This record gives sequence, C-alpha cells and structure tokens, in this order.
Amino acid sequence: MEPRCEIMKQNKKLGQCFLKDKNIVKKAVNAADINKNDIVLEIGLGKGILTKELAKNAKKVYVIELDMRLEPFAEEVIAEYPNVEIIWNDALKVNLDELNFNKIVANLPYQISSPITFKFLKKDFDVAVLMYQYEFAKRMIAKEGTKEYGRLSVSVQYYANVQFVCKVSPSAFSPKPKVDSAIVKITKKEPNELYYLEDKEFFENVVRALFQHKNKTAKKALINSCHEMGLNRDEIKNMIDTLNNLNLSKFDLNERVFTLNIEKIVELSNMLYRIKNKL
Ligand SMILES: C[S@@+](CC[C@H](N)C(=O)[O-])C[C@H]1O[C@@H](n2cnc3c(N)ncnc32)[C@H](O)[C@@H]1O
Repeated sequence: MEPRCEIMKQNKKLGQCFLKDKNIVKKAVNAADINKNDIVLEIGLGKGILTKELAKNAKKVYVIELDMRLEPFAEEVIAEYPNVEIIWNDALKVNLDELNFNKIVANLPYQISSPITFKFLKKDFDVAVLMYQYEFAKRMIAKEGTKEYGRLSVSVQYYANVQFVCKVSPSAFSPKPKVDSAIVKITKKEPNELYYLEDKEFFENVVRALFQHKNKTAKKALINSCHEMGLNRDEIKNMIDTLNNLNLSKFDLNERVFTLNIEKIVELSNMLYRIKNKL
C-alpha cells in the first residue's frame, strides 16, 4: 500500500522540499566522510532519502523532525535501519547536549538556517555538511572586501573553517524550490586556533553594530549603532578618542567596515572592551 505521506501536502513553511537526486545525497555523505564509528545528527527526515544513506555508513543517526505526518516514512526507515533514532521535536528546542554525536549532515529547512547554525557552532563536532540556500551559503563563506561579507561571515568564520562543496539546482528537489541551494562543509576550529576574545557577548555586539552600516567607516558605524554595545553617543565618541590616542591598534577606524578582516574586528572589540571596563 502507498504510504500515507505520498498524498500528504508538503508544507512549504517547514521547508519541505525533499531531495530526490541520489548523486547529491551521496555528495553530502562523502563530504562528511561518514564511517562506522560516526554518530550523526540530521535535521529533518523528509522521506528519509538522506537518513538511509547516512544510516548505511554510520554507527548511529539521530534525526530531529518536527512534522509528525512523516511518521510512516520514519517507520519505513527504522525497519530497514535500526540504527536510526527519530526525535519528534523542533530542532531549535532540542537540547543538543543530550545527544552524543560527532558529525552533522542535513538538508536544512531554510527558514531556520541562521538560528540552527549558531546553535551548532556552540557544540563540539568534527564536521558538519549542510545544505543552505545558495545566497546564504555565499554569505557564510564570504571574505572581507566582498559584497557578501557581513555579520554572518564573521560570526561563523570566527568559530569555524567553512568550505563550499557544490551548488545544487532546484531540479534536485521535489517540489522544486524557487532558489538555488549549496552544500557547505563546516569544520570547527580548535580552541587554540581561535583569536583571543576579552568577552564573547561584547564581540557579538560589536559585530552587530559594525555590520548594520557595513559600507560606512568603522568609526561612523560604531557611533551610529552605539546602543548595540550598551553605550550612548558620547561614551562611544570618548572611547574612539581614547583608542586613537593609544595609537596601538593594527587598524584604522576610517577603514570601511566590509574591508575589516576577523582579526581586526576581534582586536577592535577587545580594545573597546578594555577601554569600556577600564582594564
Ligand atoms: C528540506 S527538508 C529535508 C528533508 C530530507 N532530509 C531530504 O533531504 O529530503 C527539511 C525537513 O525539516 C523538517 N523541519 C522543518 N522545520 C523543522 C524544525 N524546526 N525542526 C525539525 N525539523 C524541521 C521538515 O518537516 C522537513 O522534513
């Protein structure tokens, strides 16, 4: 008998464009180099096309899926691959610390791309191979000086090395999405590879403040978005004066924000933090 889901209406709000191209599925699994020691986390079961390929190669696969209408597909997958465990929940609400995985592979629901990526970056893992909307992937891997470089690029590349695997056309999915997609490979940096930060939260606030005005000079961006750092205009102006007087920094506050590399942004954040807290 045809599974119930064959007549299920796919929910676009849940990003339900399921993969049908097996070559793309294999590319994702190969990019993650899945082997029998791996415990893999996948977000979004769909009809299980990616889950099955992962389960064939891995020791165990956890899949977090929100839509319980997909249960018949889950039953079919588990009958064939008992090393699959489905967690019926919103991936944004699941406590990932309770799952012991070392790799992540997923054709993500694009509406949660940003929050789920930041949730992953807080975790330790060997590698994540993830499908994103193409434009989002380009922003993730963008380098300073390009038009795609922004808050996402800095926030992700601070914690991880990001590599473009391949572009994926709408015809790889059913139904076809209106946009191109891309597979990206994310490798977390080791703690000793990370630039030293005085304060993570303050760094995030500085990045947010700067990239609200990425075509302006760093000085103007900081003044215009001072509230993002919990400061008023006089306070930030005084801090900038102090910074200029110190004349220690490796950068020029008259540089445009989108030309600042991560090292310079970290340095700027640390200097401002020290001035603010009189350290
Ligand atoms: C793009 S489809 C991918 C499905 C399947 N892995 C594939 O490649 O064909 C995204 C899947 O994520 C599920 N989903 C959407 N939002 C979710 C959320 N917040 N938490 C968990 N699953 C979610 C959808 O129901 C859908 O099955």
